[in-house]
Amino acid sequence: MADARRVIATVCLSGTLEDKLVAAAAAGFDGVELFENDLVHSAWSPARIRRCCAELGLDIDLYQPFRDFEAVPPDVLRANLRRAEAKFDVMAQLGVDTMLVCSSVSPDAVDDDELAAEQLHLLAARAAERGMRIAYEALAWGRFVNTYEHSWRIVRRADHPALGLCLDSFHVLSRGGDPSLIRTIPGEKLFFLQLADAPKLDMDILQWSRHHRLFPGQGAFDLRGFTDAVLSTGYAGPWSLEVFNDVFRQADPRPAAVDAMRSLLLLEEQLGLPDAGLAPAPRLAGYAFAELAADEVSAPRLAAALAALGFSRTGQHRSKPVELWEQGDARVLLNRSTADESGAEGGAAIGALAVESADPARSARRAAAMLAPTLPRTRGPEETELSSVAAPDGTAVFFCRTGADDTTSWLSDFAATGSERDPGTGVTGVDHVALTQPFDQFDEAALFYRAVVGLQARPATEFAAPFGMVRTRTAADETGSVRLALDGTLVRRGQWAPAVRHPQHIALRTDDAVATARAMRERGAPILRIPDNYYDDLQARFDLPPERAAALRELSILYDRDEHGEILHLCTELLGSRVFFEIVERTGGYAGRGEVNAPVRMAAHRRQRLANGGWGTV
Ligand SMILES: O=C(O)c1ccc(O)c(O)c1
Ligand SMILES: [Mg+2]
Repeated sequence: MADARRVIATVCLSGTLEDKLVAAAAAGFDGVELFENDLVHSAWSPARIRRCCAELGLDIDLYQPFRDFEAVPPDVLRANLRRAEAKFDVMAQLGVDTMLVCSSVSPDAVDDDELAAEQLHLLAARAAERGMRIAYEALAWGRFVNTYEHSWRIVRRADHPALGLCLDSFHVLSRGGDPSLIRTIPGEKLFFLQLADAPKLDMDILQWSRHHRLFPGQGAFDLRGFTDAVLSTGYAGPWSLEVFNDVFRQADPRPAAVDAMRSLLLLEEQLGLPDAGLAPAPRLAGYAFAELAADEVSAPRLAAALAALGFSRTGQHRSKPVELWEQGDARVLLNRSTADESGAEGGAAIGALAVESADPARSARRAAAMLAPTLPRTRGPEETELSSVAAPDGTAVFFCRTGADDTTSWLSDFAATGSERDPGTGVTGVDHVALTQPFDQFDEAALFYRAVVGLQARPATEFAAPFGMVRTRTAADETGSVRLALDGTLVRRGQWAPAVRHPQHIALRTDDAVATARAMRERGAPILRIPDNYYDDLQARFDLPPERAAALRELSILYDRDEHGEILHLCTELLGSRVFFEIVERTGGYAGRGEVNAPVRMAAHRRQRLANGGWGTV
């Protein structure tokens, strides 16, 4: 099945039909499911749409939806057949041979499988006269037919060669259906396969389906198990994405179509289908570096903060205004040539992440195969060939091998400063990097880091923060050496809430948060002050030994505990518009990142901004 046709429903994408077709073709799809509304709203004739698709290299694999057809009284049937004939005329002009009929939700329908089968047989016979066929789909909210098992019973009973099933993963998995029975259906009776993922939500299924579907790999469904069952039937038809999603419906269709294609490539890889020239993701071994982009206002502040946190400026890039700062295995690049958005506080952002890859060249090949945009790079003479790709929010992602000999290691691009190494404050490395995602790119980003970098994502969680609900998703490689946190708002952020304009942070690891915090404080590091109310509540919840409780309070250390262990963490103030550092001690395999403490941290950052006279003085 290496040559499955990759198809996308026009309903997945934003814009007019023309926008959608161009985006689908550019992302490499072989065909589209044409949604009736996209056709009806288009000024192009069906013949012109057909020509346009042909020019773009797209087939039209399905016409849909045809609703409320089966199990109706004779007069309604007559009207439905007339309606169907009109659609067959359109399909003939479009050059499409399969029409999707979804199970009825009509009050006219009756609960009578015999009648449904008879009428679908009639419809299939009419379709067959024109060389067309009918794919019958059980909507999860169909009035009488709402499981694939039921639709299959009816299709079997109707027994017409031009009548088969459309299986849609959403309708099966949203109801907790058992996909293993799919294995008993003959492949030639499966006419069409629609794939959609979704987050786990306990809500009305129709609303869930119409607003929250996701591309495979972005949600919580077992698409792999589902597709595996479908493949076992010998199904050889298209793999079509059918995703109704409020965000994708209003996002730029070009990256959305690429995101969609990436989801299929990842699914194919998970199923072990040989295709797409995909090199498996090489093993990762931690962060090589994180790069901060700073301007002339924020750079001195960041440099001073790094020094106070115990970092040493160990290197200077040979051709660019970039400094290397190190402590333990933590490496931070301070790039003084690029500013984020400026302001009184200065612009600062995490511009790049670099992960240690066992095979950087293979990582880069895989990233390209996973459609990650390659970033242009200016390279000085004798500098290392370091290529990077752009994550959806523009963050550059590098694949490096720091330990390689000097000609291939990025470190050789830096001249040693030769200054004496600071003994430090106990920071041993990078624990994680947290990136706040633009609202429209949250799900795309999670899939990007899975597919392109090879991280595994954990399910999203959410919490209430001072400026709105926040959802967060962590991703890590198999060994937990590269941890990434993605945060985003649950609804698009409005004008209010300036104090949390996409902050990002680098979390540093220590084995002793109390000692590290004390050392940093002695050096005048800008540690974020946490109010007493937090510690009163902490004590009520955890009943910590008095000495420990006092140390946390004194040093503004945040605390949490799970069934595995504890986390002690503290943060710096915001350094420039949107960057801060966190210092993290984990004990006993604590799995999270202290998300429960994010709201108190956000409120404290807000107070800091107001005190510093930064923007957001509402
Ligand atoms: O939401 C719907 O009505 C709808 C229509 C057609 C489909 O294929 C589907 O899965 C859902
Ligand atoms: Mg469907």
